[in-house]
Amino acid sequence: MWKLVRYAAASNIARSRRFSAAIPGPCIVHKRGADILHDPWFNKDTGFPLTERDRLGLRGLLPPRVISFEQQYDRFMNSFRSLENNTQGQPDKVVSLAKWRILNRLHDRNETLYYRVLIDNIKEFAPIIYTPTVGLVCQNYSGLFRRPRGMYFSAKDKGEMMSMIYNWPAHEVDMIVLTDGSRILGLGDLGVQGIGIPIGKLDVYVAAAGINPQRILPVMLDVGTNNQKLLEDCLYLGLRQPRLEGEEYLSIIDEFMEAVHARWPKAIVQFEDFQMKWAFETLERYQKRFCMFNDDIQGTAGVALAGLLGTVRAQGQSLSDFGNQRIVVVGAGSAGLGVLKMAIQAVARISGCSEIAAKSQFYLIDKDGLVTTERNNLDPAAAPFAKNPRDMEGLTEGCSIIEVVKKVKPHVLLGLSGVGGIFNEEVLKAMRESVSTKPAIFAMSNPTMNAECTAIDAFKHAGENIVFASGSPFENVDLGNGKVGHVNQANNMYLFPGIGLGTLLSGSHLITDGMLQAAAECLASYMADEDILSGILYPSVDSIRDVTAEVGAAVLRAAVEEELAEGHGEVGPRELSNMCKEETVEYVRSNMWYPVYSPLVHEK
Ligand SMILES: NC(=O)C1=CN([C@@H]2O[C@H](COP(=O)(O)OP(=O)(O)OC[C@H]3O[C@@H](n4cnc5c(N)ncnc54)[C@H](O)[C@@H]3O)[C@@H](O)[C@H]2O)C=CC1
Ligand SMILES: CC(=O)C(=O)O
Ligand SMILES: [Mg+2]
Repeated sequence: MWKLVRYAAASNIARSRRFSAAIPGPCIVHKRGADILHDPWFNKDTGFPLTERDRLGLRGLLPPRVISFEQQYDRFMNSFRSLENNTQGQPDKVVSLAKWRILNRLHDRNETLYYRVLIDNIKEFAPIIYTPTVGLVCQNYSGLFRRPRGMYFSAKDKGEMMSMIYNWPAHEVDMIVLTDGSRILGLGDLGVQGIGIPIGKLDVYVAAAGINPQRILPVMLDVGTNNQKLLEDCLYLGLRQPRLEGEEYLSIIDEFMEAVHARWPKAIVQFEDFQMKWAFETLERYQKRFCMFNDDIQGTAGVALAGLLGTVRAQGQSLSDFGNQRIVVVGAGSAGLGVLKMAIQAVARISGCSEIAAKSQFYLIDKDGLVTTERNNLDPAAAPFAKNPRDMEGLTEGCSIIEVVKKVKPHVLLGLSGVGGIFNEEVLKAMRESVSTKPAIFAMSNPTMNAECTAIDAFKHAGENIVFASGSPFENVDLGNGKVGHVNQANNMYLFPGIGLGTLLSGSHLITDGMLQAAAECLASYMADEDILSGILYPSVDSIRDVTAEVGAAVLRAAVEEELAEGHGEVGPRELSNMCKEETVEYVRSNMWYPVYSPLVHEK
């Protein structure tokens, strides 16, 4: 019981902390002098108090005046606002990269201040450190490169990874985001430049889940690239060879996973932006052996399911009506198929029907049109969702999006194709004939340029009564007469931080379908009916820590129910299972790292 009191107290501190926070505990540092100023984890810039300057050999290495954390914060935000003013009228790309640079410079210099401005301004800064700007950063990575971040394992490191993993300076790692750069957002194969994605995702982990930034590790597995332009670019920083395939490829991933597991057996590995064949294959290969999940397949599925269930509520129906919704999914890749699988399971669960029966309401379209069992060389991953000729109601193999939408008149049109603009005017106008008076359009592909349609076009062509969601942020749409078309951001960022934190605190060695389902259900029930009825399906990004506390608790409780929770730190499995729902949420919240300057104590 004393432990319950302890974490409840910790959470009260968390709530009352801002600039006038309770005095944080000391932090041991093994360096002195300029080495501290050059270490972004310990550096406080002009914020070192005079006593600390004396203790740490910093006297004379800084201008004499001590600037408080609040002043440093304001100074940074003022610089950021000046940059906004000074870049007005310049192309979006230039402005976005300038904003990313100023944040990145702070990240490189002073992590405490960086994460504080990120957490406090997450809605404004998420589009810079995450989608859409992170896509631009990856595309321009070789030119933007100043210093490395994370670890790089290449095909040339075969046989060395077990020792290389010990080159990482931190003793503990909780969360790893791993990519091979083969499908970066909707931008395709960006090779080693894809490292920007694990970096961005882990920044979201710190901001949304309070994962300690000293315990995160972005990883690039460079197995070559098939992007000819990059191979010919003399500044390209990755291996200049075609991607490894087959067993050669898998042996690299295997070696990496074994190395990670050997050094940090409890670290969670999030697979991110792998091309579809490897996304599915690696999930299948590792999910029962390692604590891992695939965010594009599983995180996206949960967020989409929450949005689909929200749509049913927004239409004024009860959840049992989910089974009657006609849903067209455009994109049969890792994301689209993950969504279909989870949504069909949910229909079967909610309606009490078989999964085979549940499938009849779903239509899958890929680059070759409607996917049916009549297709030659039907992709085995898409086969379970292919339409059977007897259920096709006049549709044929390969029908186009417009043909399917006109015939099916779906309640929901959901895009995960990576192709910008394919929900064109004709398709959107056809959605006016939907059987629902409040149809939903989910243009979930990233970054913004790859969204299946813009928010403005969706409301303009499909009608003002639609529910709209996109993967990257768009502004709400002014519909005139004081009316606003609400834009939801249907992005896996609402789930992956909670999946990671909940799993970490549970101490589970696996991430199960049950834990992922609990995460999705938690997000689905997060919004109040009042908001849902006005088309708001997801909470504001501003409340991402609250969302993550709830999602994390749901994941943790699912792990407890499945008897997988082994506990974390001093809190063991029995204490976890004794917590009620509210206590679990508080426990998760109280374990979120929050950036404050700690007094530094030197130890040799
Ligand atoms: N909002 C979110 O949280 C997430 C969004 N995404 C986005 O989803 C997109 C797809 O990701 P993955 O499924 O991993 O990619 P993928 O490459 O595995 O699959 C793309 C699919 O789209 C289909 N496609 C391509 N052109 C098409 C066309 N003209 N018409 C219809 N279908 C077409 C392909 O046949 C393929 O089935 C990316 O843009 C990614 O950024 C992915 C994960 C999460
Ligand atoms: C959001 C995300 O994971 C993607 O677009 O791939
Ligand atoms: Mg992704």
